[in-house]
Amino acid sequence: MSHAPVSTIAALATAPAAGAVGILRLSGPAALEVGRRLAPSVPAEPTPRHAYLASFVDAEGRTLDEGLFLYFRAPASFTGEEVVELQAHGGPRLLRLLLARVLEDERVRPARPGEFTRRAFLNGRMDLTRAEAVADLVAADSEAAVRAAAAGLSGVLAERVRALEAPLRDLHADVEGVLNFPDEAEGADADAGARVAALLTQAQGMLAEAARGRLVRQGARVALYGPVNAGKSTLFNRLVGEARALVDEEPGTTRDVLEARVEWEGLGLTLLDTAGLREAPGRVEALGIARTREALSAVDLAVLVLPPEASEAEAETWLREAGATAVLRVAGKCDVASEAAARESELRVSGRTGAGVEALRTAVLSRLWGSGAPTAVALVSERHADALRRACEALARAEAARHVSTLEVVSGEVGLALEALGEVSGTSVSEALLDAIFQRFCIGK
Ligand SMILES: Nc1nc2c(c(=O)[nH]1)N(C=O)[C@@H](CNc1ccc(C(=O)N[C@@H](CCC(=O)O)C(=O)O)cc1)CN2
Ligand SMILES: Nc1nc2c(ncn2[C@@H]2O[C@H](COP(=O)(O)OP(=O)(O)OP(=O)(O)O)[C@@H](O)[C@H]2O)c(=O)[nH]1
Ligand SMILES: [Mg+2]
Repeated sequence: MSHAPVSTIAALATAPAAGAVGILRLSGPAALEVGRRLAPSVPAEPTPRHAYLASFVDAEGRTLDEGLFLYFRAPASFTGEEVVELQAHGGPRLLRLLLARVLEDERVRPARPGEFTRRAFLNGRMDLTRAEAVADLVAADSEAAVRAAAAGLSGVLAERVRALEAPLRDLHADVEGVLNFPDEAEGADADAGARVAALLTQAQGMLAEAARGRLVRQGARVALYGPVNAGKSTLFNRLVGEARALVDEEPGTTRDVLEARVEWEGLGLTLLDTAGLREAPGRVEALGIARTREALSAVDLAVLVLPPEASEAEAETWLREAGATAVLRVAGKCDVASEAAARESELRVSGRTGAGVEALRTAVLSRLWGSGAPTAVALVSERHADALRRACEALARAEAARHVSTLEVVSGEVGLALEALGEVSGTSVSEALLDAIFQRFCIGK
């Protein structure tokens, strides 16, 4: 197999907008030479990680900017390759001039999305879960998401996958040994059934965290719903902290579904205010009601807001309206409701006065999250969950095969589980899968 020479890649590492500082990053064998063309005052053998103050010049030697030059000597860099950074003033046009200059060199080409991180992965600087955590960190839009991604970056998930992969690999080797060298390896498969069962439990435990991972990564979706005029929009505004939704005494005020993003206890949430439900509405309002039903089916939690006059029979009807979605029921307008009217243990809130709103926030969080802090989790992504699911299925088949099939079948299933797990860590991963993963990174990452 012949290898094309490794190209040197270049991209802006900072957002393409005006900022205090903008960074042009180069990675690959020609990084230092090409970088020094723009910064000729930097010595030919610069001290790694030393920040040189240098003039960045155009082809005629005229100064374009004065900035910092950083050199990372391979393999002690983010990518494991030679890396040079030009830290310039953050003018978008200036940065494009600098980028264009380094691209004039035929050894340099623009980096594809995620290519710096991809090289870090391919050069063994990090496993796949850590590479993905880099993208998670950039995309994180709540404190919980930041902390979970940071845990991933520090290798928490990688460690747990390794703790599953290593014993699975040992098991596979033992079973294969018995198959191939029945005399020498005799008995090495004696406890195979118990080992498969233990690994299956472990894998299922990780798989079970995928739902929480999604909740942290994307944030939860929570809809307020209920009869018209119950005070949903008033409560929505109170929860969001600003007058986002129109409020009026006219029943049927809200027509479209309104969304607002909030962060409670570090967890990101999208709150939805919906059109109140009632029989025989006007045409436009009926469209709104259809949207409410659609929204209700797609949220993590529905908060049913009931007006003080709602009967228990009506409440039952509204509860059914949410279908399979979990419902948290609250008694609204508690400032004008008589205490006796409310059911015991029912949350009583008033959007108008703010009474009970803190308790509602707490109740929503605990319904979504159960016990424990949202930060105490490594992000198991959909991709990881898919691979873990396949690993679990293979292990379950291996367990069943212990009793009814040959050892070959058991070994085959354990091998499949190993392969599926390898997709999580990156030990067995196809070019196509890597393409799919790094596609979602931004250019320059
Ligand atoms: N200016 C700048 N800031 C940045 C980055 C960058 O590339 N440039 N990063 C990029 O995303 C992140 C930092 N990540 C980095 C990770 C590893 C190494 C590195 O040089 N690793 C070597 C040496 C380790 C050591 O000395 O402890 C190694 O792993 O061998 C550098 C940056 C965030 N901040
Ligand atoms: N006393 C009292 N009145 C409230 C409270 N919340 C809302 N209201 C009043 O009830 C009426 C309806 O309020 P909205 O918030 O628009 O009710 P809604 O459930 O969004 O109504 P629709 O969008 O029509 O379904 C308005 O006149 C509000 O001022 C409350 O907590 N206490
Ligand atoms: Mg409303």
